Amino acid sequence: MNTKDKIDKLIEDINYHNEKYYNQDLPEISDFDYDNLMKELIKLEEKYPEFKRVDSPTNRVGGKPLDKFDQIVHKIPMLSLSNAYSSQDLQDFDKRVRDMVSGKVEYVVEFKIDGLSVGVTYSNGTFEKGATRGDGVVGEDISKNLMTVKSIPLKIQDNSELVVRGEVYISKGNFKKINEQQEEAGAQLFANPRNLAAGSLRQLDPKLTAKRPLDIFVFNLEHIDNKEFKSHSESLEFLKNLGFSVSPNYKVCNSIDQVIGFIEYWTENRDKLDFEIDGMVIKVNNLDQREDMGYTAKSPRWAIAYKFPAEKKKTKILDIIVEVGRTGTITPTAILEPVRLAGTSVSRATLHNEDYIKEKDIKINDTVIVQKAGDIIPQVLEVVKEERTGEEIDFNLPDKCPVCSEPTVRLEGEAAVKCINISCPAQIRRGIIHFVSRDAMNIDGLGESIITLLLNEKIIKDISDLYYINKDDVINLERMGEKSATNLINSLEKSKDNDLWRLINGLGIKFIGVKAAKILANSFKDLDKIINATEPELVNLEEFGETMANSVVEFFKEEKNLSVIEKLKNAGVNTKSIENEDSGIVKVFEGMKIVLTGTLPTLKRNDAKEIIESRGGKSTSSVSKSTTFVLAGEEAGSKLTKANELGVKVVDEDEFLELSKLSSKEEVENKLV
Ligand SMILES: NC(=O)c1ccc[n+]([C@@H]2O[C@H](COP(=O)([O-])OP(=O)(O)OC[C@H]3O[C@@H](n4cnc5c(N)ncnc54)[C@H](O)[C@@H]3O)[C@@H](O)[C@H]2O)c1
Ligand SMILES: [Zn+2]
Repeated sequence: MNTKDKIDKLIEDINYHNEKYYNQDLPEISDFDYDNLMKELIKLEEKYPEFKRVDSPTNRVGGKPLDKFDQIVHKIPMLSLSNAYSSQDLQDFDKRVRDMVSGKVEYVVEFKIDGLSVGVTYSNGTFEKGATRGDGVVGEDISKNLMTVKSIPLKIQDNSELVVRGEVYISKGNFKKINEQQEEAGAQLFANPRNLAAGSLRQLDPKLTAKRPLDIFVFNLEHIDNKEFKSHSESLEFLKNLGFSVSPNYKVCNSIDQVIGFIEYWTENRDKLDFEIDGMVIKVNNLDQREDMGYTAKSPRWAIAYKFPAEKKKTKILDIIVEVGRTGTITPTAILEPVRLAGTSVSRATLHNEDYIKEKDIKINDTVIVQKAGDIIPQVLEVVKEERTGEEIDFNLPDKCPVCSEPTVRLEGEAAVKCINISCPAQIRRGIIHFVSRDAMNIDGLGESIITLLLNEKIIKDISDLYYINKDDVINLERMGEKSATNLINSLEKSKDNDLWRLINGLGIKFIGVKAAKILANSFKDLDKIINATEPELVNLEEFGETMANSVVEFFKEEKNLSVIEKLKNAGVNTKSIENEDSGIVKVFEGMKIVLTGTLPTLKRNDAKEIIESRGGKSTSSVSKSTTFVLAGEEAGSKLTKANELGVKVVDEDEFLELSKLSSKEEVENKLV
């Protein structure tokens, strides 16, 4: 291939991956591989300037803003950063800076947060709008979505017009939690926090965004109309004082060696942070010096992003083990000869599922390349086939559950092999916790630790045993005592009269949550009828698909599951729909005091009151410390002021409706913090 063709091919490939990454939030290659394509292109363009194309991605920022959003022209262009990969690159950067500016040079070193870049505009102390970076000049209007991000203040104590830039991200902890929920719902897992954050923020429906625990770190004051700052670090402190969540742990350094030392520290210690960083950003601190240096078409000359080195290593698969997850999914895991990756010792890698192992042709004793790139869990990237010795052993997923020995199944359209035995000990604990939870049988006094004790003491083996517990059995348990034991027995007794949907939800049938449980209960009215329902009957239900229908049928085919249900019935647990009961509205505002003020955009006062009361809340008239939250509309007067003074949470109509649709009080409480 000649040079020009090579350049064309690289540009074509990079454009393809840009589209996948920026517009679809579904990258196909790792950032490391992408950066290598980019590096190769830059090298060729530098060597052969005559072949450099004006439309080269090396001249451009990000991707095109999508039509599905309104567009916003940025007041200050949102640029990218040039990259450094070694301390030599940083020394070179330092030299360029010193050649261009006079006087002492200070650098600020910050985390390079791996999320989605946004610009947020305030005027008169109020959030005005927010946008994605887009192509750097024009971004997507995601104001409504950004307003659901709790760490973005809607009000600030400064009336300047100001624009801040930051990175919206999802913490590692929340990322893990969401993927667990995805697993539970049988949905696809997110590859890394960045994709999840970007995908969540670029939803057309802000309600979907609101469901995701997004956060922001602000890292730059892009514009302010009536203040002057001397340095970047000064402006960061100013933003911090206004209540912005400013990127933490940044450091002002006096020399490039100090910068390098700081970067080395975080290269080793970044796994201790609860958010992903893919590098460190080095910025000239003095704002006058910045102005002297200026910008290229794509990035400021006064800053550079140091990218952490590739985290790929060669190692050996010593064994492949299988584990039964909380929902019965049987996952194969490779046990590795330990290697150091991204500052941690790695001795395991997920092999995902059967197909993954087949596709990559992975065998026990294989030498493999493992990678930890953006993805939290290390992955086996490929087998080094040249290093096979003949000692490799084929691996197949077991056809019996390694814990309970019941046959495993692979449901249609799913990659995972599962144990669907409701009495499998690996799943029982989790199943019981779900059974007693507020949205299921709502049994008080059965926390996780008590459940573990009951299981360990062999007082219960499955959910039905709960209803055969004697007071004498539990009274002597650790931390129990007479009173708690009585309460527990009473709340178990009370739960026998629950409406049918609670029981159905409590059974923990895959894909069947509160909503589907209510549909089943309302349509069939009787658990026996649901047990005997056929797949076509179920598919016909509103909002039911084949996967859900199939899952219900499979569940009630299981002999074990039927015997658990029989035991529940014999204990007197209600299995019929209770007509006229609370119509399935969950008391998400139970015990809350809610104050209404101002004119709401669409709801009448009485409608709002009705929504509050039907969900167990109390609509009160004056704001005090004990007010749970204030629902404020237009022209909300003194009550709003009072709420702000007392630090009582204020929500608008959209947020209120969102809260009222949540499926538990707990979720509402979480939203309100
Ligand atoms: N895997 C793929 O297919 C694929 C495709 C396209 C891009 N990418 C990735 O995206 C990168 C290019 O994207 P880019 O143009 O956004 O550049 P970048 O991610 O390398 O750096 C610029 C971005 O860093 C962010 N940032 C985080 N913390 C910051 C801080 N403290 N200060 C300043 N900025 C901070 C900003 O949002 C800014 O937009 C590539 O290097 C690659 O890693 C991957
Ligand atoms: Zn099992």
